[in-house]
Amino acid sequence: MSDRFDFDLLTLGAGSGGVAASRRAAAHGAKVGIVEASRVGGTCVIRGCVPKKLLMYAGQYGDALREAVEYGWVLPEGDLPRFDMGRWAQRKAAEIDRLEGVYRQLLANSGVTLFEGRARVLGPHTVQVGDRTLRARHLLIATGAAPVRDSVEGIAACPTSDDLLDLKALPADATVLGAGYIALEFASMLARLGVAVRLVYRADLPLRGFDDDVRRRLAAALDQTGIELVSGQGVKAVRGGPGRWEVVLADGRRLQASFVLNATGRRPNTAGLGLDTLGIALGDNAAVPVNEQLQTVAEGVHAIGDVTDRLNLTPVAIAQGRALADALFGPAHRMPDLRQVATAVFTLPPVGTIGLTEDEMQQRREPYRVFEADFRPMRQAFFGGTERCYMKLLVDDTTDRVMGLHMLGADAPEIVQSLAVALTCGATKAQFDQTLAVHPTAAEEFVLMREPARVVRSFS
Ligand SMILES: Cc1cc2nc3c(=O)[nH]c(=O)nc-3n(C[C@H](O)[C@H](O)[C@H](O)COP(=O)(O)OP(=O)(O)OC[C@H]3O[C@@H](n4cnc5c(N)ncnc54)[C@H](O)[C@@H]3O)c2cc1C
Ligand SMILES: NC(=O)c1ccc[n+]([C@@H]2O[C@H](COP(=O)([O-])OP(=O)(O)OC[C@H]3O[C@@H](n4cnc5c(N)ncnc54)[C@H](O)[C@@H]3O)[C@@H](O)[C@H]2O)c1
Repeated sequence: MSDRFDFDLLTLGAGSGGVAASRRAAAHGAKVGIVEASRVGGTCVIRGCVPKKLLMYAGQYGDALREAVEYGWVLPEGDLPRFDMGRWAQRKAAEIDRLEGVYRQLLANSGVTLFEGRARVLGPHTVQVGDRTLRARHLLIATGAAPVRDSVEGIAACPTSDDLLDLKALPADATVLGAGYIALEFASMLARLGVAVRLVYRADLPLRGFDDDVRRRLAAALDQTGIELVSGQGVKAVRGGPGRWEVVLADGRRLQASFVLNATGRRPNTAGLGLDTLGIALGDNAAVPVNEQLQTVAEGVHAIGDVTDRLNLTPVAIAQGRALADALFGPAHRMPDLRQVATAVFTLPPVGTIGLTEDEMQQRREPYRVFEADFRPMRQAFFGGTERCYMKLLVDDTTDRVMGLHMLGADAPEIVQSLAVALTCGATKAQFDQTLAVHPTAAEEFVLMREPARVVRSFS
């Protein structure tokens, strides 16, 4: 490193991607600094994946208690125990503190220097944090994203997932706006925790971009758990304030709610970052445009993760961060392939998916076979439960390669994670058929589907 620079690499944002990139760069011998405006760990650890999943676990205990009775457990007389959000919040805060400590330690052990404060780019190689000016050969923009607050008139005042995860008590009812990952996961969890939930969305089905057969069944499953689905409805405005909200729908209807969750999307944290001083013009949704090597138009400036608004998932940000550090300071690197990334939606029941949807298979205009299983799992059947499990494989009819794998049902994220290895290796349907089942499991259905539900040779 020349004396002109304080660091070889200065990372803006200590979230999933920024921490991974910084630690890997330091392991390659680079002198690395990282700037964090809020808490170390970023969205995933502090206000995303981790606390979200901890709340989902809380929701599952309600089901477990109800099912336990059916399975022969004798619970104390009277009502089932109730959920106390305050107690969960206390434990959650302690766990997030612990994890933040782990992240800080990881940075320190790697020799990465942490600067606490908001970073602002002043020009090439130069960043201001508080009253310090830092100079680095390479800058890495990893500032993530935050909830959109201007999607609907009046929505800026509404709570977002950040606020919900910090509640000390649950509302009696909640109206959730949106039908993406966050809307569905939180609608689902709140409903299981005893909140009367209404989900308002513009399309006919929730979860745009996922396979339609999964979307249809997910809508039915949410309806079955008592969530009121208000589909095909835009939102004109939100009025009111804490405890007393009014949602004005596009058709003029007015819905009253004691809590409204703004789950209408997220936007990259680029406002006021000073990227204009580097000649970087922001793209759609204020994202930082990058090429396949994660380079911006500015020399020596890269960007990874949610701030690029491509595939906004933690493992993607981490893989990009590590690959980039390898490219800049290491002997070898391979940029992650984003064409086939497994993902899960932690609804109850959850969704797991990898590869193409049937709509995308249609767009390829190549013949394909569809294999499906739709059944009531053993665990539900035992007590007459209604929750179902749906699995779908999309197979290229010419090459026999499995192009898409979709599941809605208990443990879908865990099952799809394992099968993602097979799809990443280019597995064929014949190889699925050769695989012996683990019995009795739900996952075994994926290797037991013999007859296609349909063979598709015409395309709409
Ligand atoms: C509620 C919720 C649940 C989610 N669940 C999942 C899940 O289950 N699985 C999954 O894969 N993904 C999930 N995600 C998405 C996942 O959290 C993100 O994709 C991931 O955190 C992106 O990492 P990142 O490093 O790009 O950004 P972030 O983790 O957001 O980190 C960016 C960091 O930059 C900091 N920062 C911003 N501006 C500045 C500045 N000017 N100066 C200094 N620091 C700055 C921020 O404070 C933040 O700490 C979830 C997201 C949310 C909101
Ligand atoms: N399990 C996971 O991996 C997980 C969980 C949460 C978030 N995430 C990541 O975070 C990203 C952001 O999640 P998200 O749910 O905030 O965004 P999203 O883009 O997935 O969903 C936003 C929703 O809001 C709706 N919407 C947008 N503008 C609107 C308007 N003006 N009026 C009414 N509805 C409107 C959209 O139609 C969509 O249904 C996800 O795309 C995902 O990459 C991942």
